[in-house]
Amino acid sequence: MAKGLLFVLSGPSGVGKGTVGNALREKLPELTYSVSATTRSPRMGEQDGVNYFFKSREQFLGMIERDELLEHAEYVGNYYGTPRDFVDQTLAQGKDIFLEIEVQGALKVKEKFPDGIFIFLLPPSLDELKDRIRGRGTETQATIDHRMSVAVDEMNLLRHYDYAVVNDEIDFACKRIESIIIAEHCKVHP
Ligand SMILES: Nc1nc2c(ncn2[C@@H]2O[C@H](COP(=O)(O)OP(=O)(O)O)[C@@H](O)[C@H]2O)c(=O)[nH]1
Ligand SMILES: Nc1ncnc2c1ncn2[C@@H]1O[C@H](COP(=O)(O)OP(=O)(O)O)[C@@H](O)[C@H]1O
Repeated sequence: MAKGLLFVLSGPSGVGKGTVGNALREKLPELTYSVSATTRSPRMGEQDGVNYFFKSREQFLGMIERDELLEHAEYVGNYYGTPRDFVDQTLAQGKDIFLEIEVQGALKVKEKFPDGIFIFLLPPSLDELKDRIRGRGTETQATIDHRMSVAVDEMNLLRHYDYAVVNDEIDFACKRIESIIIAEHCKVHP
């Protein structure tokens, strides 16, 4: 049986990864989405095991020690990581897996899965990015400033990605990502 393909979506905080990811889940229910572990507190409406596996710092460090994470990274004061077994099992079943993770983690995944397909979601502009983070209303001013400075550093790593998708309109961005998935399945593999 053919193995599934591994897709990674990254992009700065507030660019719309969550929004586009949710829209993709509706449009492409057959795609399997990795659920990350994090030490960040749940936001309003977030559910354990659905949006993230919410862990204490000790629990997270235990997962690292037991080598249960494919990659992990520290981002704006919290740990985030991708459970390894779920990714391996999904691919082994011939199904695609979709990871939404920040750039340091994405680069580590690239070392382990050089054939993965890496997609970077870009804001139409930096001003629009700041407005979106602010508009979401989940962050303090200090966290917004921190996330904006990380965003600029992250965008400098765009060259490591295979595709750049501008999130101007949610529907257009989804269409572009769907097109990438379709095209990757049509590729002639050696
Ligand atoms: N390396 C890594 N990054 C992750 C993982 N899960 C989520 N992230 C990233 O961590 C960053 C912060 O996520 P979050 O706190 O949910 O905020 P938001 O994505 O900006 O709404 C985002 O860039 C996520 O894509 C993971 O398993 N590994
Ligand atoms: N294409 C878009 N146009 C306008 N606003 C958007 C778009 N995509 C996302 N947003 C808004 O931007 C904010 C940040 O989106 P979110 O999905 O939480 O970003 P991320 O997961 O990348 O941090 C949210 O308030 C969301 O509604």
